[in-house]
Amino acid sequence: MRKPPLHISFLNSFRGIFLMITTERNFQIELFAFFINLFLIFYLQLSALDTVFILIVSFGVLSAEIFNTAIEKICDLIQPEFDKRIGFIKDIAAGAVILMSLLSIAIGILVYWKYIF
Ligand SMILES: Nc1ncnc2c1ncn2[C@@H]1O[C@H](COP(=O)(O)OP(=O)(O)OP(=O)(O)O)[C@@H](O)[C@H]1O
Repeated sequence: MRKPPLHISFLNSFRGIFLMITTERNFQIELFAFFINLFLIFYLQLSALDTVFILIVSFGVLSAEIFNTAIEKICDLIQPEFDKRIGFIKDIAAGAVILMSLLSIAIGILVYWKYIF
């Protein structure tokens, strides 16, 4: 298959994010949390370093969710029937999202508590 031009590849990537926003409930919740963080960054006037921490973990959660969804879609494509191996793959992919979410909660507490208390 011929490679598309660079600007088409970019457009496809953004279409992927748009698809996540319009179809994936977990992604919508995580995006909502990201916008709350964005608000808090400005409202609490976070330092540059703290802002970087919050942005890294926020985008980390969103990216983990995208990879998790991609793995789920591939699983559903190759095996639509019940299969223990598919269950295992989907569970460990979801585990990555949980790990990243736990990290983001820990970082969120460590960063925000200085500004709130
Ligand atoms: N084909 C299958 N065979 C066996 N177990 C499955 C299968 N499909 C889903 N599961 C089980 O159901 C769980 C939920 O899978 P599903 O595809 O519905 O994802 P989801 O509800 O979108 O999950 P997430 O919240 O992680 O996005 C999986 O983690 C797995 O344990």
